[in-house]
Amino acid sequence: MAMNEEDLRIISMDNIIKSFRYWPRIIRLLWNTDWKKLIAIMSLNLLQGISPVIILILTKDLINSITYSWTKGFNVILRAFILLAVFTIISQLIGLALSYIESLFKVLLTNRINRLIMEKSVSLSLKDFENSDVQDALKLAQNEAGHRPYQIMQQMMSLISGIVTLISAASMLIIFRWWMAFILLIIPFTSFYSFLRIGQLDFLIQYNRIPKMRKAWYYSFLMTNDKNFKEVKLYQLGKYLVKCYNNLFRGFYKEDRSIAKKRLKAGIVFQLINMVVNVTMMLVVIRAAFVREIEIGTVVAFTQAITMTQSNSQSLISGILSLCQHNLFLKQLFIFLDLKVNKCHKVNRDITRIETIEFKNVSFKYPDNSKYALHNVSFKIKSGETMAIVGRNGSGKTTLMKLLTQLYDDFEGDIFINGVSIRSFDQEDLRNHMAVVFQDFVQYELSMRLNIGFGNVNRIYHSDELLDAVRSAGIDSLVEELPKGLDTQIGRLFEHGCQLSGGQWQRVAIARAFMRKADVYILDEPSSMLDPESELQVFEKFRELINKNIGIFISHRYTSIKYADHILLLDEGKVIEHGKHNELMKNNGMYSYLYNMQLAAYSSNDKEDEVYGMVSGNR
Ligand SMILES: Nc1ncnc2c1ncn2[C@@H]1O[C@H](COP(=O)(O)OP(=O)(O)OP(=O)(O)O)[C@@H](O)[C@H]1O
Repeated sequence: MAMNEEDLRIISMDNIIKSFRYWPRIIRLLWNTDWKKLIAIMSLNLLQGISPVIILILTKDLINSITYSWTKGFNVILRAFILLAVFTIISQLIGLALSYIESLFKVLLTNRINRLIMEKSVSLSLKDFENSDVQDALKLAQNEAGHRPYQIMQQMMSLISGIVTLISAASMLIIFRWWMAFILLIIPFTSFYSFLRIGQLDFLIQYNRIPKMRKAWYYSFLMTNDKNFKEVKLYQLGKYLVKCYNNLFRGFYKEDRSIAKKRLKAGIVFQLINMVVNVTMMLVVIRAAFVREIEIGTVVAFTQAITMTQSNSQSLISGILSLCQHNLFLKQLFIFLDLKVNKCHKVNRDITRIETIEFKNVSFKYPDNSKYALHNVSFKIKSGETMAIVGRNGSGKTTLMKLLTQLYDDFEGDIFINGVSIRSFDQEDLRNHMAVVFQDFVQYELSMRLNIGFGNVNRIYHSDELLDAVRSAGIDSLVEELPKGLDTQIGRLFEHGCQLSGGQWQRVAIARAFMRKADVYILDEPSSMLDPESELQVFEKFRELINKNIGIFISHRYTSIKYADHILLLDEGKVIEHGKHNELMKNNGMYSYLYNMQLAAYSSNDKEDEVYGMVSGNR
């Protein structure tokens, strides 16, 4: 696999060593998860580390006592046997207790990390969230969150118990032949570099794979999500999408196989070296027994000590290696958790009510987009007024609302709230005063209560307020018909869910906005899925609700906006016309052209006028 400079930098030795600097954080994370369980796990691991050598010594005593039973009597054998049996049982119990506590700890740890990731995700700005690098980091963090920190902990623990076993087993051998212990400890280090390299490569493959993995996830999402199902079925995209998914998977498999092969080859070489060393040392021990230097029980103890030292020093090395690899992955988790949350507000003024909104020469470019989505936009609106924003697709209408709601805050010019720059207010506080229905509103596959109550989470269980919002959105008869009223599950994803139509979902989203006692109500294409009658009701309610508040709506239906106090016509991010309907019609500009064109497109102009005359009460 060819590596570029960036790849080499990521997996350089220096970087791996640096990644150990996250250990204090990992330990803090483990400690904060459940320190009592952590201490218990550490203590049991230590005991587990010592127990093999104790068992070995007790076995040696038992065999030697059998050899000399004729001089010492059966009681000696019995005592040695009971000791061995009791300790074996204790060590088994230690193992069981350890796996019990570990299994609980693992669940707690995974949950803690997932929570951290979720909390971080929602704290990000929309700009960061839409960034594909951030999405990659998020995916990597999510992928690794479940198991890496726990593996690190397990690895650390088995290192502790491995070191204890190794020291005690090697000490037995040092007494016999010091050089045997030395060789056994040294040999695994010879494999260190090869396995480190393979581990680095493995990380690199996983790291570079993230964008493709997200794509694979997306293919599978397209095929398994109910919202896409109809279209996938209708256009018979299933086979094509499965093929795309498979192609990606085949690529992953090839890479994984090449790493597995490298590991296998290195494993065979080092296993052979180990076997030769092992056999040679066994011969030395057997020969010592043959010349009566050691007793038969000691032969058993030494041969086991050789195997133990060898396997422990080997697993010590592979433990260190996988720690390096886990570190590289975990670093990505911390990189995500450390992503800076953009907070440019220094002065946090309190806001009691939004009375006026003024855009002054506001221009804005999306990140990675050289073209201005908004250019020198200026307007002012005050309480009790409604403003309609119209314009072609992509003219910047939604972007305008994204700036007002501070989903993006790095715009040029300024937005004034009650005459004070929007940058002086806390974003959360400001949003508390606004209710928005975006074009791509969320369809929460939850109960009707939550779908509406999410507009004001503190009032979720105030059914009277929820029902008010339901009435305002004109879905009272729909809610009445639901089997459990407000507490009916809606959507198709979960059990007993009642599916709604597109327009009904939209009205639920509108009820959600009405649920909020806001000073500014923003509806982005509120009528896109509504039939004319529903649209009429919604607009009527909207105008009622606005009363002394500010109402902004974006629409493509010119006929439905003509009673707005301000009409803003945008084109390519610029305000090209601004005024009341009559004024704009008199101007004979783009607005009047578009209005007339749309009116002509309706099969019955009279009917249309009749319908919208009702909205204004001018019939
Ligand atoms: N998240 C984004 N990142 C980059 N560019 C974007 C993003 N969202 C919108 N744009 C671009 O900004 C411009 C304005 O988009 P916006 O969504 O504000 O248009 P709109 O007037 O609301 O359109 P529509 O009527 O289709 O809803 C478009 O050219 C669009 O491609």
